[in-house]
Amino acid sequence: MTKLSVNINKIATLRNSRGGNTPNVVQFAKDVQEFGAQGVTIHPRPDERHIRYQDAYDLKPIVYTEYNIEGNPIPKFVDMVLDIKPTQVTLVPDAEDAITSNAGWDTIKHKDFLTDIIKEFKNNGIRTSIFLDPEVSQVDGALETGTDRIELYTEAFAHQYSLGNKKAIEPYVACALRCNEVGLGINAGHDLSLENIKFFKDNMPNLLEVSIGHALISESLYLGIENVVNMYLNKLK
Ligand SMILES: CC(=O)[C@@H](O)[C@H](O)COP(=O)(O)O
Ligand SMILES: NCC(=O)COP(=O)(O)O
Repeated sequence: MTKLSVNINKIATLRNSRGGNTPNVVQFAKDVQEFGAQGVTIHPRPDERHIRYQDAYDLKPIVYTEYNIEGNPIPKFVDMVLDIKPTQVTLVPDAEDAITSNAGWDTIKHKDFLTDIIKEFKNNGIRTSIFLDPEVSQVDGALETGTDRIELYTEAFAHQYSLGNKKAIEPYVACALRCNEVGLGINAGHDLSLENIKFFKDNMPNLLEVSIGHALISESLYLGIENVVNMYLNKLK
């Protein structure tokens, strides 16, 4: 079985656009778990443009499934994760000004840095995952760092799949096979959606977890809008 961790960054984006507390990210996290999601993912960014560091603390007592905190391990982020002790930390090499995550780690170049930081998280009982482009050499590099898992960056797959190119799964399968061989856990995320998730899951041996946010929230709007428009119409009769 592959676990679904719902990324709630977009709920915070919407909340922040008005300055109040609607929609409420804590309530939303409670609800997605109630509806069956097996995890909650957040990705606080240094400018706190969506999830804020305070949200990470507020979510801690209510996330009873897997709590996954993603981000670039700058000192402020590392301190927060060590303080909160989520189920999993996913290390992502984001540039400060990136609109969204746009690349995985170079695990060979950053081996020493990653090894040290992973050791610290693991010593504190936090499972670790490293965000990676789908390259077997990067999986081998990740193994050297002592990480528990890797998260495959699925933007390239999602884009190619939307153009009809199913072969785009191949580098991901090659990485999954290597992970299975060497005992690394496999997560995946970025631009996964109702359109591509089944094909991805069916082709990836031992895919442990996917984190999905942007498409899942957009799809919730599309699939919920008819109901809500009708609820308003009923009240306006
Ligand atoms: C790590 C990753 O793939 C991202 O998808 C991320 O967690 C989403 O971040 P944004 O919500 O800031 O785009
Ligand atoms: N790790 C990926 C993630 O949390 C969600 O990415 P996206 O679905 O918002 O692209």
